[in-house]
Order: sequence, then C-alpha cells, then structure tokens
Amino acid sequence: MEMKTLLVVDDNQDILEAVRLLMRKSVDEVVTSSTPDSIPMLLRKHKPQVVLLDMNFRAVVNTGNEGLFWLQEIRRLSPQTSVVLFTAYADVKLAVEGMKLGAVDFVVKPFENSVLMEVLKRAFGDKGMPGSKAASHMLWGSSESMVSLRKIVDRVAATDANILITGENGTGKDLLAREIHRLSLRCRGPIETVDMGAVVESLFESELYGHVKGAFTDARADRAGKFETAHGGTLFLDEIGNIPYHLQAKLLTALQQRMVVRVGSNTPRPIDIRLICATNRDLPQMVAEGKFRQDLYYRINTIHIELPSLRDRSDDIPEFVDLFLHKYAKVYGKDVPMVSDDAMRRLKSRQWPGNIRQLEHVVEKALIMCDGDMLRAEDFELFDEPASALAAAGGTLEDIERRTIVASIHQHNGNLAEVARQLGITRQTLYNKIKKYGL
Ligand SMILES: Nc1ncnc2c1ncn2[C@@H]1O[C@H](COP(=O)(O)OP(=O)(O)OP(=O)(O)O)[C@@H](O)[C@H]1O
Repeated sequence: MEMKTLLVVDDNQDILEAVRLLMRKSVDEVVTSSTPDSIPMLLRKHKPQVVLLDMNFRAVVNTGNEGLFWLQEIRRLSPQTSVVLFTAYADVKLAVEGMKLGAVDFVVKPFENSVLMEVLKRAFGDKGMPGSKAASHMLWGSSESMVSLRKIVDRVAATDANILITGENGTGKDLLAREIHRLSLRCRGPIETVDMGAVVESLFESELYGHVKGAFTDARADRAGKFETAHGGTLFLDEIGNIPYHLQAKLLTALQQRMVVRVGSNTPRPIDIRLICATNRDLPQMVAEGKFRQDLYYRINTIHIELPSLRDRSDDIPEFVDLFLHKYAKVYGKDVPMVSDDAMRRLKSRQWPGNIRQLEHVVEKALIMCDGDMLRAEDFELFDEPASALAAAGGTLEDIERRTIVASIHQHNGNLAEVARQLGITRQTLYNKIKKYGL
C-alpha cells in the first residue's frame, strides 16, 4: 500500500505538534513546517497526499491572501495533492474562497480533535462519516458545479455565517435554504421564512419585528415577529432584493445589534438567529443604482452561493426527470413510464428559463397525460408551446393566461404558493399578474 504522508503548514509550533500527535497513528508520516516558503521543496521531497494549510500566517503582509496564494501553488505544483485549509473562525469566507479554488475541505480554529481527524481522513480518501442525517428532499445531481457547491454547503452549514443564495427563478434557492438549515447545528430549531416580495409594505415591520397591542388599528394583541419566532433557528428572507429602501436601515440595525424592538414598544429583545437570504436580482447592480444599501449587502453576504441555471447543469436533467416521474407517479397513482432517448435528448437541450420548477411541471403534465409506458418527445412538448395552448383554448394569450390563473387559484383554494408552483412562475410574477388582471 502507498505510504500516507501528511504535510502540515502552520506558523504556530503548538499547533504543528498537536496535529502531529493527533495524526501519527492514522498516517505513516507527518511532515510539519512553520513557513510556507518551504512548501515547494517539501512537496517534491515527501510527496504528501494531503496538505493541511493554515490560512492566517501572521508574518509578512497580512493581506489574508497568502494562504490562497499557497493553495494555488500547491494545486499547480502537485495537482493530485488534496489541500485542507485551516482557518480562524472569522475567516470562513476566505475558506470558502479557497474551496472555490480547489481546496477539498476546511477546518475552523479552534478545532476539535475528532473533527480535524475525520476531515483529514476523508481527505486521504477514507470514506465514512458524512453524518447520519435525516433524508433530504434536495437532489444535488452530479454536475461539476453542484458537486463543488455541495462541499461548500456541507462546510458552511454548521457555522452561523450569514448566507446569500442567488440564482435564477426556480433554481432551488428556497430548497437550498432549507437544506442548509437541516445540515446546521440549529436543525432542531425553527426555520422561519419571510417572502419580502409578498409582504404588504405597511405590515413589513410588524411581520419582521412584531408589534404590541394598539401599535396600529389592527394590532389587537401583542405579536412576535419572525425574528423572534425564528429564535434558536434560521430566519430565511426570500426575495431580499424587494425590500423597500427606507426599511433597509432598520433591518441592518437589527442584524448588527442582534436585537429587535416590536412596533409600538421601546423594549429591545435579543435575537438568536442564523440569517439566510435569497434573491434572483442583481444586488451589486442595485447597490450601484442606489436601490440597495451597500452596508446591508455586505452584512447579508458573508457567504455567497450562486445556484447554476438548469441549462448550465443539463447533465443533471435525467436525474431530475426520474425524480419527478417517481414523485408524481405516486401522487397520481400511476406507474412510472420510461422516457425515450430522443425525448431525453430534447429535454437536455432546452433553455429552461423557469429552471427546475419548469422542468418539474413539464414532467408532471406529461405524466398526467401519459397513457402508455413510454413518454416520447411530443408528450413533453405539447403543453409547453403557447401556440398549442392557444389552439386548444381559443382567445388571446392574455385571455388564456388569465383563465389559467383563475382556474389554478380555484383548484388550490387560493393557496398562491401552490398556484405559482403549478404554473411554473415565481410568486412575485404571480402577484404581478394578479394585480394586472385585477383578480
Ligand atoms: N435540487 C432540487 N431537487 C429537487 N427539487 C428541486 C431542486 N431544486 C428545485 N427543486 C424544485 O423546483 C421548484 C422550485 O424550487 P425553489 O422554490 O426552491 O426555487 P427558487 O429558486 O427559490 O425559486 P424562486 O426564485 O421562484 O423563489 C420546487 O418545486 C422544488 O421542489
């Protein structure tokens, strides 16, 4: 068997010694170095499979990038070597940056022996661990972008870092927020969602911060806001790009001071939440246009996760089709049909502006209409084309859209989240359309 060699680079001698003691039974050789300059030489001489690299060297110019520099050097000089980053708690963002540059994992200092050992063992290729967590509803897929994103999520979920999830409509931002909560240390606590696009502006503050009786006409009793009800858990602010400008300062203050004051009261109450925000809007652009406060943007964006569009992960489409066929076969009590190669090819080459949500609907509709054991390309196309809908129903496109929305609202007893889901549009788009048609 190949000899297992670990290289540890850290400018703190105590840490070098501690890691050596911890790992000496698990690997054949632990090489340590207190200066990164020796890395190229040590890589040549010892050929370590794994390097544990400190990100926070005290010496020289502390731009915080020396670790990233050496990470890239190791990747360049010895691409088959796995790099695990060692980072201070405050620098989780840096570590995530490092994972995007090819590090396999990171460990936050001060570290727990068992955690460090597990992570290093995994880096050596030993399987085991990833915790025995409850089943997830999220399909990650095997496309490259999602595999690296998953590693990042696995690592940051356990921290309390604020996370901003961006991505087009229907890419799974909401689902990912729930997944992060599920993987976090707060998983036994609540996850509270506020859809910033749906809250009426006048009720916004009450919704987030709560109110006391008599604070305004309809305030008949004291009520806690979502910041309070999310105590010990996660607060998920969806469509954060829709928060009106004049309310952004107050949100920032609550986040900075970790306190909220109910509307109509003077008493600050402490809050203990992990914040996740999501948006499909371009926040840096909004900041540039003066529509979103820069300080708030920095505050919510400690870790930024960008979900790829479905067309950028089209290799995952067969897995999604399979998932949704099974899901809806159960719902509608049908057998799971096969999908012809041609159909799958066409599904993979589509643009999918509505991303996974749209694919889910196309699959659901195809399954409902399916009366054989094989779905062909035309079974998927049928309901996707406005022209065929027009021919079938008659009237202008707007008439059809209006009727479709009304029918769906009836079908779901006014549950707009369900309606949006069924129609494959965002809630925001649905609200806009409801307004437009005066429904
Ligand atoms: N990875 C996934 N695995 C399984 N289902 C998924 C996945 N991603 C998205 N979906 C499904 O696609 C639909 C849309 O997902 P979700 O609401 O999370 O997207 P979103 O990005 O938050 O959308 P929006 O921008 O419209 O709020 C949901 O029905 C969800 O179950």
